[in-house]
Amino acid sequence: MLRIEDLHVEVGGRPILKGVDLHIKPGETHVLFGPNGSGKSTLLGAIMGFKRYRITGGRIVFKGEDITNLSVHERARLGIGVAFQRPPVLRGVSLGDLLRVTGNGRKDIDELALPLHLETFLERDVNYGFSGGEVKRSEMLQLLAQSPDLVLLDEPESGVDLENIATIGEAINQLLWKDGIRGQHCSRREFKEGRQKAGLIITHTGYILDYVPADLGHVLFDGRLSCSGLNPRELLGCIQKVGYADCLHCLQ
Ligand SMILES: Nc1ncnc2c1ncn2[C@@H]1O[C@H](COP(=O)(O)OP(=O)(O)OP(=O)(O)O)[C@@H](O)[C@H]1O
Repeated sequence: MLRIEDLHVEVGGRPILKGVDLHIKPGETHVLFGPNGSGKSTLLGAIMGFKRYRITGGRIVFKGEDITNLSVHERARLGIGVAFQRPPVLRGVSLGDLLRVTGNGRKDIDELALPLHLETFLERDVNYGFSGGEVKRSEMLQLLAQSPDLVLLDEPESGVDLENIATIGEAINQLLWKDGIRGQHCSRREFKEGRQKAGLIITHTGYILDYVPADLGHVLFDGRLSCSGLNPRELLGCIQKVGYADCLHCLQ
């Protein structure tokens, strides 16, 4: 679904990504770890096509199409969606109106909002006065309305209380899995066959992995991916044990 080849990205004239290679197949959920400032959000921003992330080398292929030079809205139309680490406030735009636009006129907005406890937020300006956890749930709701094929999540659990992490986890599972297949209740075979979407999740703590099964983990370190393709939980355990400095040894 997503193939990134030798990606180089600059931010504010500074090289941040220095040759990232990543392949995410349909149905796979990948997890991205890495120290603060290593470029995780930069990678998500570059995949989504935000202008401040200047691609200076390499390419991004999505569903077989080279999207390296496409605009954000073209990428969104092709099926890429992102939940920001720190989403912006949109004054003068109600959450309900935004959902009707991103959801292409879908009629079940109230229904989508219910499990996220956002049914009373639809008339409010997007994220204006929302608490940290409400902002994160609002991001999930926007993605559910858009229903992208590739879901990019930047620290979906940060600032969210323990009960609401479960709610966010449910929403992510709904985003990543086929209708009717529900989280931990299906067999591994159903799980594989039922999933038709793909995800890339940034997390520091790994709390979200208690709710969302993930296939492969990577560490972004010194502008490149290290320790790629390992089990995300094992990778997290390793990071907790030896820290990120050891990732240097794993870089080819
Ligand atoms: N306009 C800019 N000019 C120079 N450097 C910038 C600019 N914008 C971002 N950066 C730098 O790019 C680097 C990567 O930032 P990014 O947000 O991608 O890191 P991250 O891995 O997501 O970090 P965190 O875990 O703290 O969220 C940081 O060192 C940041 O300061």
